[in-house]
Amino acid sequence: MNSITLPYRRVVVKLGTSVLTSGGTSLDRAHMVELVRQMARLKREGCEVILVTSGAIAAGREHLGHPKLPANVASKQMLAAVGQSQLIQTWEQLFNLYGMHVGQMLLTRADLDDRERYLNARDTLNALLDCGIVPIVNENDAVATAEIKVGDNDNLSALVALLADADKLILLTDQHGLFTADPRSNPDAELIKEVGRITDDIRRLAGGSGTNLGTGGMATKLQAADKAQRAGIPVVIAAGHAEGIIETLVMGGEAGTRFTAHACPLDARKQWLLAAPAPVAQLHIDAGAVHALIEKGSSLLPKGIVAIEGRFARGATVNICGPGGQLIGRGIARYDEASLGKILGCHSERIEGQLGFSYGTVAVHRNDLVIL
Ligand SMILES: Nc1ncnc2c1ncn2[C@@H]1O[C@H](COP(=O)(O)OP(=O)(O)O)[C@@H](O)[C@H]1O
Ligand SMILES: N[C@@H](CCC(=O)OP(=O)(O)O)C(=O)O
Repeated sequence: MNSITLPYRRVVVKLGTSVLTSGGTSLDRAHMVELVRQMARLKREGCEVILVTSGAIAAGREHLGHPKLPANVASKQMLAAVGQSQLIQTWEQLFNLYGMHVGQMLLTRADLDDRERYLNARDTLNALLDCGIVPIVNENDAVATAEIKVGDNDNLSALVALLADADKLILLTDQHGLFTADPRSNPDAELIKEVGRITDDIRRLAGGSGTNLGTGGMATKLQAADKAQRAGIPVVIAAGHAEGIIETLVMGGEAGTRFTAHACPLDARKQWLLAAPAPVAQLHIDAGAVHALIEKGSSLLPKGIVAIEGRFARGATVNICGPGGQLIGRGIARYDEASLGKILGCHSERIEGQLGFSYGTVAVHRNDLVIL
């Protein structure tokens, strides 16, 4: 095989349960070998591949002989605990066929939420790649409760793409991409080839999973695409069973639905803010503050805040909402909720008098603020 120059040097490939089971009830190992063959070839050509794999729950069901279980979280966690070891063993055996090693990273939202843990996870990912090992990521379903979960591997793969500073995110599923409606129930639906910004009109096209195997359907894939685009990472949603699909996409060929990267990507700190979990606390701001934040790129001052919802410490991530309750952005609070409560609507020069101390005149600095 002749050596080729690839347009992408580091890609995240997310394989949904629908791809790994080929729509059935057990892992389709024959197809997994083919996917590994493609990734191994790209690796030889100099492209680093990070794999985000679903399929633990499906593998657990298969390994235990499809037991009848109550449909609750405990059953899913038990299946994931059994299935994850089967899944990673399978990947390891298949990559070993090509002389490659894999390293397992099981993440939860909490690992990405805290900046220090986020940086640790990034170091591990980079260390694996530096050693030529393929990082294989899944959510740590066996221990993750709803509160600390990312919840679906589409969003997880976008967070991993941000973490790895990847230059492409490939979401492979059982459809050829985003259609004008769910093709399972709308045979006339048409494939959308390219999406710039993901608008509400685009979001309305995306339904949930058409099967009981997948989590989130197209809706979570669009959330993932949105996160990655904002970080300057192009995304493709394509069919995992299309011939040579990973090779085609990494070599710059066209397939599926392309989501172009935004022209002015966020810096690393703002990318982390975007990747951080939805905060529990909200700052409600007035129309003047909305204008200052969006139009002028200003910091948020206490005088623009009209109400605070939820409790938070200094340094916590908070949502910023406009007068109608609409989400405007997300930022890091310079004051805890109790102190900020005392200086709501307060002019900058009165802060110290009001509190007896001051962490400065801004509630959320523009460097710690991402507009959504
Ligand atoms: N507009 C749409 N275009 C394509 N697929 C859609 C759309 N809306 C909903 N879907 C559904 O999303 C499913 C893929 O998501 P999901 O079942 O979660 O798969 P995966 O396991 O690959 O993540 C498709 O099988 C399809 O039924
Ligand atoms: N973490 C779960 C998969 C969650 C998920 O998002 O599934 P999918 O929609 O098939 O990508 C598992 O390994 O079974």
